[in-house]
Amino acid sequence: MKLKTLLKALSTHDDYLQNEDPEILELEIDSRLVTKGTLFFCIKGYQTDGHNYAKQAVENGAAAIIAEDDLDVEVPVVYVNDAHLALAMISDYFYGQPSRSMNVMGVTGTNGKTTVTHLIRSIQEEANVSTGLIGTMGMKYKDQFIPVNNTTPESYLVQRYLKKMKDEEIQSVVMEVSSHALYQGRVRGCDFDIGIFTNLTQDHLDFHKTMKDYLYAKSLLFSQLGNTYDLKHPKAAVLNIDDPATKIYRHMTAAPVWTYGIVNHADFRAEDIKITANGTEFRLVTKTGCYPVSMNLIGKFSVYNVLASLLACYLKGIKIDQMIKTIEKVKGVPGRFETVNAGQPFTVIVDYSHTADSLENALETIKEFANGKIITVIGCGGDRDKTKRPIMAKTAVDRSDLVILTSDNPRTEDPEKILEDMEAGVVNRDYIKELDRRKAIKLAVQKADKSDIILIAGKGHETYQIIGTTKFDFDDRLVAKEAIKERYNR
Ligand SMILES: CC(=O)N[C@H]1[C@@H](OP(=O)(O)OP(=O)(O)OC[C@H]2O[C@@H](n3ccc(=O)[nH]c3=O)[C@H](O)[C@@H]2O)O[C@H](CO)[C@@H](O)[C@@H]1O[C@H](C)C(=O)N[C@@H](C)C(=O)N[C@H](CCC(=O)O)C(=O)O
Ligand SMILES: Nc1ncnc2c1ncn2[C@@H]1O[C@H](COP(=O)(O)OP(=O)(O)OP(=O)(O)O)[C@@H](O)[C@H]1O
Ligand SMILES: N[C@H](CCC[C@H](N)C(=O)O)C(=O)O
Ligand SMILES: [Mg+2]
Repeated sequence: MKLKTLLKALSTHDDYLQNEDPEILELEIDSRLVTKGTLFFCIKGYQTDGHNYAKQAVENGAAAIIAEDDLDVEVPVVYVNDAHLALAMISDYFYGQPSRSMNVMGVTGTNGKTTVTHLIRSIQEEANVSTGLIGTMGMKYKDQFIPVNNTTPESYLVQRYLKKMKDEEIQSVVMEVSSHALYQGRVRGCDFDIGIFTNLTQDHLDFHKTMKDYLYAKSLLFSQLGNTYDLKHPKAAVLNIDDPATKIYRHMTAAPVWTYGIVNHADFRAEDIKITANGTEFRLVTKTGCYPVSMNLIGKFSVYNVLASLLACYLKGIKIDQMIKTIEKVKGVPGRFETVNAGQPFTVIVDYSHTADSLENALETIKEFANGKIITVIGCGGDRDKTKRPIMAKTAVDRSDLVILTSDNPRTEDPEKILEDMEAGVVNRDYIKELDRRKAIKLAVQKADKSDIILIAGKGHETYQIIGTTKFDFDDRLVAKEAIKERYNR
């Protein structure tokens, strides 16, 4: 596509380009990945400034550059006020506005996004709606898997893969939309049909600074559903009625609001919830009837995730009976309340709870069916919200018989310091401290008696541990299995 044609996506003048109008073959924000004919965007980041790499981009073949600041390079430069916004709008246009011709669902909230996106994909695929997935565990469609660095990738990657999915005749895409992504405009230009809200509890205050800012960032998904109601392309907001933020989000959108919940009256409501170690039963109550549901997923929080998924798919025309059949078959999402079985006489659960709220939910769920001690292994990630650390440690100690505080992904922080931040929440309380996560898991396994439950929290599906800037192989599930084998000399 010609540069001048692409610029139609922006309300900018192209007079100063005079006769220069190169053909643009690809879009990129990383100079190291630029190839011949690329349009390179200079993004001012949190670590460095993309303008510093404009020359390298040109050396690598960039045909033109989008920049905010003056540049002295030998290819045409288009100056804009906000290169990030330009990236989102141009990407949408360059890749043929794929989101407009697919059913795109966005899921936001502190916890449950990955789970809800996976559940929706299962329900839709079972109903023969080919569905693509974008989120923490990568991008997936048909038999394709593309790893990601971010839960919600940068806008040009979102649009690039939406187009690939559309070309492969994917009908629907369900995407996790993180608050970082909303704030940074990674999904601007994305035409969502349904916006889903799971819940809002404390996380990411390193980035958003206040809960109010965090709440506001998430609201952008709902304001993005449109300012006027579009009869040809009806949209909907699917909100958790039991979360206080819903009171605000319902006013942020012109789209019809549908609600789900357990406590308050809702369009999709769960009653009579029974939780066991093997699954959960409840009654789904809707305007059209009551439906018994018996599923493998465990916990009240899982009921919320299922309600959100059922309601979103119901709005896309899938029959409730059919959806329930799928939900009853779903085994769960890797690393979310995943049990590790190596023949041991106690239970080991690996869960991705990395916030105080998710940890509380996991432990309260375990308490519902625990017959023995609850042993929790927990750490907090480095280069992330420091204020959640003491709260997470307290949450664990308050709800467990034994807690082993350990490292998560320390990243560039000193692991000892991260543990000190956690310990501030559990002064004068009993716990064990073991910096080495492998040793901490082994210790938990050694200390467990028959019928006890070990919760290994924080890293779920992750198959690595980031120490400094290096990613080492590490999988809580494999380490737990090793430890069990070692204990029983197998
Ligand atoms: C804080 C944050 O959001 N950072 C994101 C941001 O990186 P950054 O601003 O640090 O980038 P930078 O290193 O300063 O580089 C600036 C520019 O220079 C360019 N550059 C840099 C070096 C070079 O040699 N050449 C070059 O062109 C870079 O490509 C970039 O365009 O832009 C990058 C590219 O899009 C992201 O990958 C990166 O996410 C990092 C990995 C990250 O950790 N993000 C987390 C906080 C995050 O976004 N998490 C949410 C999930 C949260 C949740 O819900 O739990 C997510 O959606 O993933
Ligand atoms: N609806 C929910 N409410 C509270 N906690 C939940 C809910 N769903 C899942 N959890 C907890 O949060 C953990 C993470 O779940 P999930 O990966 O689905 O969330 P996420 O929002 O995708 O997280 P991330 O922000 O890391 O992408 C789970 O392991 C579980 O402990
Ligand atoms: N999406 C979350 C994941 C946290 C997972 C935890 N293991 C950690 O590393 O802190 C984040 O980037 O904050
Ligand atoms: Mg996720």
